[in-house]
Amino acid sequence: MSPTVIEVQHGTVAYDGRPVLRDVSVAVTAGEVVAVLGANGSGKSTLIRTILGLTPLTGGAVRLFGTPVRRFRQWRRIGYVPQRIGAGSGVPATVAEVVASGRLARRGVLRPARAADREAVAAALHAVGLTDRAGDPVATLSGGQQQRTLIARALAGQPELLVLDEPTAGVDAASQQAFADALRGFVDGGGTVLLVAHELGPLAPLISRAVVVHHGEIAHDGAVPSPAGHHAEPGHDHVHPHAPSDSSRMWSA
Ligand SMILES: Nc1ncnc2c1ncn2[C@@H]1O[C@H](COP(=O)(O)OP(=O)(O)OP(=O)(O)O)[C@@H](O)[C@H]1O
Repeated sequence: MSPTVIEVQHGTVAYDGRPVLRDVSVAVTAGEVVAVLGANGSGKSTLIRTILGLTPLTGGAVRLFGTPVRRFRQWRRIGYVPQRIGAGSGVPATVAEVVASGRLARRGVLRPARAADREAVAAALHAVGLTDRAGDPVATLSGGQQQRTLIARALAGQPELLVLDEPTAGVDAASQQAFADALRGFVDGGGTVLLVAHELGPLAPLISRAVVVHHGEIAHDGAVPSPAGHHAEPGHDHVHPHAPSDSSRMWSA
């Protein structure tokens, strides 16, 4: 059996006494690609942040690679791409510089880049289809290309687990496909993925399991549910950054 990469047992999180995750239990084993689905505000990002130890548990336990998250220190094994902060963040760095920053945890800030670092950066840029934009300032890229830059940054660190919060929300179709291709390469190399999504689009064939969060609880854990309502229409593939407030309208769990 594959080793367990992520394990949440009876996880509870509250903000200011208000429960946002209630008794959540979920596990991800090596090689899986798990999608976390659900409406805005259902608790998806909180679940991701809790798994990474960024938001404290008020009850229950989280283990990463078998270690309780508060004692986990092997962060280079994990690549994390947070929810998009949006275009125009004003960062003057080039695409290649941003991607190279994903190597820092491996080589240390003060050590010069070695061939292995340069190769990892080049491979990550290639994986997301941005090789020809390597020297361009990130600010000159489209939102989807900026998102791909952040994904390349995570890939450059050669993690075992990739955690992505809405990697394709509001991203153009070409970038969605480039991202799906990059993810397939990562998974074929033995990687494990946990990603938050509103709609799966080109990612759908990659997903091995779906976890639907509804009002802070796991409403479904298993096969990818078929989109409900108008989302079931053939050819429906556009992205909804703002989902309906009731996740049951989106995903028939
Ligand atoms: N730092 C915080 N302090 C207080 N409340 C918060 C905080 N972060 C999130 N919340 C609240 O917790 C609930 C769950 O938020 P969360 O971001 O986890 O949902 P989500 O499913 O990821 O939504 P979205 O799709 O909009 O990102 C929401 O009601 C949100 O307002």
